[in-house]
Amino acid sequence: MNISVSENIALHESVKELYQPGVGLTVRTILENVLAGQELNQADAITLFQTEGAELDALTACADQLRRASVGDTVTFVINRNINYTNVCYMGCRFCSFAKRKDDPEAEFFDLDEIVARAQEAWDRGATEVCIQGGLHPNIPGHFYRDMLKAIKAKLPDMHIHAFSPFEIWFGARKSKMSYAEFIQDLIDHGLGSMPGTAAEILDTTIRQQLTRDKLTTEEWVEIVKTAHKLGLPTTSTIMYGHIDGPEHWAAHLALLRDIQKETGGFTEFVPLGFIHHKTPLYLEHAGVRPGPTRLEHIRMHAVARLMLNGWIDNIQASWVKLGPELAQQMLSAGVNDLGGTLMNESISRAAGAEHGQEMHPDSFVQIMRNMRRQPVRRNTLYRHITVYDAPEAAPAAPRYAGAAL
Ligand SMILES: C[S@@+](CC[C@H](N)C(=O)[O-])C[C@H]1O[C@@H](n2cnc3c(N)ncnc32)[C@H](O)[C@@H]1O
Ligand SMILES: Nc1c(NC[C@H](O)[C@H](O)[C@H](O)CO)[nH]c(=O)[nH]c1=O
Ligand SMILES: N[C@@H](Cc1ccc(O)cc1)C(=O)O
Ligand code: SF4
Repeated sequence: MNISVSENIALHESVKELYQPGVGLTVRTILENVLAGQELNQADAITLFQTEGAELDALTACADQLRRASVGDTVTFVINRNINYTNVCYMGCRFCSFAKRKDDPEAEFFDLDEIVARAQEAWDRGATEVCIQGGLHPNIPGHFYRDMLKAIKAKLPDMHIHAFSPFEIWFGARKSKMSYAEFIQDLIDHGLGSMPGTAAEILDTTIRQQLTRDKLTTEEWVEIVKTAHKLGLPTTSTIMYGHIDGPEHWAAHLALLRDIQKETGGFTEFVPLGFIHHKTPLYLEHAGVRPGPTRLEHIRMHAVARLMLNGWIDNIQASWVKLGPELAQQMLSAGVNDLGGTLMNESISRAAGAEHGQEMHPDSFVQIMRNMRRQPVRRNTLYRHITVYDAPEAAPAAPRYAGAAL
């Protein structure tokens, strides 16, 4: 983002929360520097992850200001459907309650007809995207990933297929005895439109080893994502936070995503995914694991992400499945400009005990955005605007959610 000097001054002076009593010189200086166009470094991000009260208000006001300067007052969503084609998985990630063994009565595997029928139903309901992710089923042949794309595209050539996390790519490439580049290129040739940036969790070796014994390593995640970007395939980016992690991991994770983006430009958005703890082995069987992020941690994560990624990844998404609609709405005043997808089906968070339902109707998205006096826009997966709704009426200012008030 290029901000001219005069705009910098305007930006800076309008954030009056920076000069309230209770905002110490350290936090004020960090925020002033960011508003003046300086890159937020990891040490300062760690400081911001610890703010509360008036300092947290100043952080969210700064995130809100940067959001307005980079993407304006529109808030976007996408009409999509999740297709979790199998929950059979032997990786044993301790934070995951979605995965089942083959002989489990709840084990599921959708054949190609079922997958196409779900995509067709979604298309008939106005979806532009299917988001396809599943377990690493030991019996899946390497060509199954390509077969899913071919089957959907044969029936629905214009459906955007957002599919296969870097972990599924790692698995499919091994099964197919192909390099990551060969495997991804083959998927692109058969209609893959973009990849979810899940399986990122916390991009830190020590943390990953505690989450999953043989987790895809940080280096492998980075290599697969960069390979996709270099082949012209965009991906999203995520973090799963609020378990055994902390501010220093969050700051390093965001800095790594920013470095990748500087090299490839391939990330479309960043989505913080709060850990849903209720039914997970990680929480139930290990002492000292936190029950997901606190409300203030959610706010800080979205706000610091806006500051850290500013000018590089301009779309910061709040996940309503993880947060619920009220908290997702509050995130709109902490740097967020996107509320993700309608989803239609949701199994991963639900399996871990989340209770926010499986679908968000477009009218509900529009209502949430209007409540915050923001302009609702329906987008496609790659952020092209599809429907611009009527602007919210000029009315009393939107509620501001901030640290002290929560
Ligand atoms: C369930 S996996 C499906 C794709 C593939 N099996 C993989 O691991 O990449 C997708 C993502 O869901 C998220 N997830 C799983 N369990 C979760 C939980 N309890 N709370 C929050 N996010 C979770 C993780 O970020 C994970 O990478
Ligand atoms: N599918 C899930 C998402 N998806 C995020 C968006 O719906 C969309 O796929 C993305 O914005 C692409 O542009 N988010 C969740 O938290 N949980 C899901 O299951
Ligand atoms: N939000 C992710 C997809 C996702 C799917 C399931 C989850 O539990 C979390 C995230 C993306 O679109 O890139
Ligand atoms: S997160 Fe993915 S790889 Fe890990 S157990 Fe769950 S489904 Fe399997």
